[in-house]
Amino acid sequence: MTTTTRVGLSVHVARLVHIYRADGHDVAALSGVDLSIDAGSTLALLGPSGAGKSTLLSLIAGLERPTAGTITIGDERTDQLADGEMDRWRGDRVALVLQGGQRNLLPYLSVLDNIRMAQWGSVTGAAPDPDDLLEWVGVPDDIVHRKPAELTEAQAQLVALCVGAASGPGLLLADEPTASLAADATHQVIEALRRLNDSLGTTILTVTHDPVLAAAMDRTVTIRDGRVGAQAHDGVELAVVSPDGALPLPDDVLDELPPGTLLRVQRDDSSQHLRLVVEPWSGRGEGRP
Ligand SMILES: Nc1ncnc2c1ncn2[C@@H]1O[C@H](COP(=O)(O)OP(=O)(O)OP(=O)(O)O)[C@@H](O)[C@H]1O
Repeated sequence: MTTTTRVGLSVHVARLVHIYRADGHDVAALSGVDLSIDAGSTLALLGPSGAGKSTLLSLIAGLERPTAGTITIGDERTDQLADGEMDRWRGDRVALVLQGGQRNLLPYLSVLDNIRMAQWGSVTGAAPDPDDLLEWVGVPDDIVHRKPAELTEAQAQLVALCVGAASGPGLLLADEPTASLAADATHQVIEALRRLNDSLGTTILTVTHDPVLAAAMDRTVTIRDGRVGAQAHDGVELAVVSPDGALPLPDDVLDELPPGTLLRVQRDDSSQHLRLVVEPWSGRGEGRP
């Protein structure tokens, strides 16, 4: 069965702050994140453990509400929606695939019935035919009547992607979709995400530590200490100037210039594009004309 052309949802996040209040103290998980994702594109969020990636995913999914800042998905300011309104709006427009395939599946339903259940009550009319979904994601025919407990970890992850994409969402969020999978299964998941992106036009945002998955996305954004630390477009690493004018240094440079290092930053206007010359300042008299 052929499907109608669908349009992915864009995501714009501005000056997003999130503070968890736990055990009498505050944890600033995000401290001013700006991020834009084009409709229909794919992006991987990278960064060390505790950097704030899952928090950002939860805020975009509407599972947590931001302490400050704005979230716009498509043309909806979702941070302004009340909880009930957010649930209704998200409906079948935004899907979240949790880490670990099995966590996304109802254990007493077959693979096929899990997909049908996820399509039940779909209001946007964008739900694809389950047979198409299974084919795009590469789920073999002989497992569609099995229960989740009878699936391998890799099969459960593929079925979880089918369930996530079952309503034809404009935005698919996937938390560590290749975590603890072998190389073959990782490639199957990447291919499944690519086919879903192509076939449904769905915007895809993944959180990952997996460089193979990251390289397969259109763009990567690295979160560090609750801020956007770097981006990569077509394999080119880029630093991002933060709203307060700070410029995070790439990891390999940071190794040689530890926090607290004094730097001279000078303009070089000799070429067509502005260049900055950055050099450590190490002594008296340096830098004076
Ligand atoms: N429910 C919570 N209550 C209190 N603090 C939290 C909560 N969830 C996360 N944090 C803290 O917020 C910060 C960001 O956590 P988050 O899980 O978003 O990071 P992450 O980049 O996804 O890490 P990982 O890669 O390990 O999943 C961390 O300091 C974490 O301890």
